[in-house]
Amino acid sequence: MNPAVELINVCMTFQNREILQHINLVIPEGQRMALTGPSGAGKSTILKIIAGLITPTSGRIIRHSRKIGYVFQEPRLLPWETALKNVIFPLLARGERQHHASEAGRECLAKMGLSGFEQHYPDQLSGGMKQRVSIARALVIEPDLLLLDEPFTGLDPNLRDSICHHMESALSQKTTTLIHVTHDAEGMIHTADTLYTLTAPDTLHALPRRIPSAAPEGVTATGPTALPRPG
Ligand SMILES: Nc1ncnc2c1ncn2[C@@H]1O[C@H](COP(=O)(O)OP(=O)(O)OP(=O)(O)O)[C@@H](O)[C@H]1O
Repeated sequence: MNPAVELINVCMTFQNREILQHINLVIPEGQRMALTGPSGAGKSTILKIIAGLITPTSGRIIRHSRKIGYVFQEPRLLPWETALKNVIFPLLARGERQHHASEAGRECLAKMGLSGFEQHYPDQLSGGMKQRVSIARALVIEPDLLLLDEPFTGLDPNLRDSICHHMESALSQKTTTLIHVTHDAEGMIHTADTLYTLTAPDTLHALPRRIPSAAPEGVTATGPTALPRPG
């Protein structure tokens, strides 16, 4: 299978603290990967490096995906724009026509249970609603690569399951590679193929549900371990 993302010997140091050391990882196209680990282990840092938001101190990152959707831990919406305008922002930035963008944006908001809230501003929405707007914004571009940084924190379990369901149906129409950072393996999107645990610098362990033919260099495959499948 073609790789979606390759991390080659990636190291990250913040203020003389080594957060990531020599991470080697190939994420195949279409793989659903969950990334867990304690607070401060460097999970968000890996996502930001993959998205190109920060540059590693050393090493290389090769992105084969062109359209990257990112759901941050906190919603990060533009406060002066409506929910709909926040969602369609990445489409307009790509040159999509207003009419088509609005149609796609409304559809995505509806899938997130937010029909009727298109013209609301972020400060008129609850925390969970804002997070759903940010998920819609990531999905509206029909990403090749979707990066989720604990997007369900603070959402009640029923809402989380409903959003997972809508996300699954949105993703099932194409081969999207998914990297989902989560503290809660049970709360992750149901179909993770592989679980990676980042425990401390240079210790990225893979607990694969499907054993890869060869574990990527620098990654310890200690599976197979069946992950709980919610529902
Ligand atoms: N821009 C930065 N400048 C300095 N230190 C940083 C920066 N970004 C992250 N760090 C530090 O790097 C470490 C890893 O942060 P990161 O956010 O990647 O952890 P995490 O595993 O995602 O944690 P959490 O589960 O709490 O979100 C932390 O100690 C954090 O303080």
